[in-house]
Amino acid sequence: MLKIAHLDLPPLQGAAGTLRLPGSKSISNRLLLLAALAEGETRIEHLLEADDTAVMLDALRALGCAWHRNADGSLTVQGLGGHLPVSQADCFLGNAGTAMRPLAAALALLAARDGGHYVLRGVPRMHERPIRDLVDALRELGCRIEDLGQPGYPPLALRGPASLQLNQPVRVRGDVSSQFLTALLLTLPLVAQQDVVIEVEGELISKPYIEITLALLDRFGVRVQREAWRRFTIPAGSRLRSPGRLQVEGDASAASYFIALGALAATEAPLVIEGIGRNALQGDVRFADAAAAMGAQIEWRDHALAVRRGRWPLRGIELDCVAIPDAAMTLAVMALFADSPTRLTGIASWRVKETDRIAAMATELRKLGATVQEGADWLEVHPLRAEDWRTAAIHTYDDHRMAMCFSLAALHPLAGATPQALRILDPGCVAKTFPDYFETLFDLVQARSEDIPVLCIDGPTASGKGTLTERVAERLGYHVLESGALYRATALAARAAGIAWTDEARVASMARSLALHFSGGRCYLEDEDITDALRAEEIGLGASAVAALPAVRAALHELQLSFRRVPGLVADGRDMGTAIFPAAPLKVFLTASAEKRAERRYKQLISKGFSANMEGLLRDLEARDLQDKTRSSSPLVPAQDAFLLDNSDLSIDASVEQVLQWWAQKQAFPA
Ligand SMILES: O=C(O)C1=C[C@@H](OP(=O)(O)O)[C@@H](O)[C@H](O)C1
Ligand SMILES: C=C(OP(=O)(O)O)C(=O)O
Repeated sequence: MLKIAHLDLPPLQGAAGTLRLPGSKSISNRLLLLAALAEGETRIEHLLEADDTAVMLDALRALGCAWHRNADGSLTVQGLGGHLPVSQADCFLGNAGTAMRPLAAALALLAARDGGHYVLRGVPRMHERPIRDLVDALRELGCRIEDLGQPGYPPLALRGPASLQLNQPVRVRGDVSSQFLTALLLTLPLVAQQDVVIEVEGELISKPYIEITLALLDRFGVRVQREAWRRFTIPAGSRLRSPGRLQVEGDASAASYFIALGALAATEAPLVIEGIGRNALQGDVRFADAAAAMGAQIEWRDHALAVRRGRWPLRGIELDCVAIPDAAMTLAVMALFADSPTRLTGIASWRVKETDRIAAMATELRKLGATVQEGADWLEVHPLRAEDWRTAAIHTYDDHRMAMCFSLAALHPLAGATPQALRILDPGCVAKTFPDYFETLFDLVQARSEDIPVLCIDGPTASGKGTLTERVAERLGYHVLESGALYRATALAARAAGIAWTDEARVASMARSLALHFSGGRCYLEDEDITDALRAEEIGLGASAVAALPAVRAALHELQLSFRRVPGLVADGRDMGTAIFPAAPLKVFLTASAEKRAERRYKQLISKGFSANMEGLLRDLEARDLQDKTRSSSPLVPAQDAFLLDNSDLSIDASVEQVLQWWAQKQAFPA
């Protein structure tokens, strides 16, 4: 997961591959609540792991519900059978509508029936998201609900006991959010000694989410009778009973970004999206039809879909999006790549979600150069002509969908626009529903190698380049190449594969495709942490042996180049800027006085429990420096265009800031 201030996406040219969707947010949070309230134990597979489910799980634990993760990644919830063992709790629900609304109903009803005092709160934006219609319905039933802030918005206090009036239909408005009706449907079975009737007032929006609610209630043994979208009856005697084991579908709203990616960029082979099928429970699978209307070629498979570019440019559409409010945002960005305007209607609810999504979408699309018109409940986006695309720093308003949608704008070269980097501010906001969104995207997209930024950090032994590289890469969300480890890793992998270190052809062919990666100062081969194994004396000997083979040197050159992957690379070594990436946009040559470096090495050795001698270390360092500088092949010298950084008297933080400042000077993002 990226926890950084901004992410610079290089211009993207294509996409292909296969991804597996994270679990559906809407299904995950409903199942968690139902499992907690039901009788019996529920095992949930492929549950979404993200901020929205984390706040639900924390709240359930605070309410006395026990759950645990199993070795296979599934989650087991011990149902409370409708009785909370805890009579007071204060729960923080972040910005999760699917936690706030249903928990408000559950706790209001249980407090009324059994007594108790519960508080629900969230992030500041949650305190601006309406809940009045639900509170009004619950108050009409007799629940005691106190507004702790602005009336009609969280935070709320839910108190009891209070007497519940269930003999009249409960009326709830359905035109602001369907989550109010969902909240009542999920929780009224807790008190359904008699038939409980819910009547919806106003035109119900987001209807497919009610279908999810009804289908999952059915799995828990509650069969709600529905008359059109107006009247719902929970039969007397309904009880929530665990069905035992359940599997969460892939998230259909999250699929929209990849369906769009396929429609825009999968020109050679399709992009395969695993985890949902045509008959998925979630209404957002219909996004695929909207994308097809714009030109995508979609092939449904068992629990997957394959998407590729069809019509190009895309076709503008006019669509009532009231049934697919979340996925519809993706259409607004696809619209830039069309040959006629796209008009999205029925999206009034966008104004009260993670941010005012109509305003946010219009503002950020305009930054890219687009002409956009907006109204209370609609948005019209005009296609961008090749020459009108501008680069921009996109604000994401702490809205996961803004970040995910706008990542698609990095595909502008496909519309003929000049390739430029695109900045996404606060990319970590995707954690609400898809913490690994960007990593998933990076695995699927293609960019021209020269468009992918490389920062080279070269320098002598013990100059601190490894730490600096890690820290800079972490701040930029870039990959790391620690080139010094490659010969050792080759020797280690050859030995593991039973290949003799002298077998030039086989060692070279293996070296070319070594699945190495570096993260947090550690080196991994496939998924195995080989950092310590690389240091073994014997592997050092192997490294010298394989380094003497020209075919292996050539293969490792290629391997180093292959680290240049989206979104960017920070490479540390001795010849990164001079030999491997001579055209890199930023090169840093890091040094420190021999005394300082010897002192650092000394402290490092002592801290690891080795004995060390300062003078000996200094002599060795000086001898090694001389040898490095004077050797004929790739001598250790700064590239001509390298910035020199002497960190003898600089803290690591100061060195990181200096490198980032140099890097910032090379970029141009309008504020
Ligand atoms: O019930 C649900 O799981 C949801 C319903 C929709 O909200 P509205 O009913 O407020 O449109 C949707 O936007 C939200 O992301 C999830
Ligand atoms: C509106 C959304 O979330 P919430 O469940 O918080 O309403 C969303 O995920 O787009």
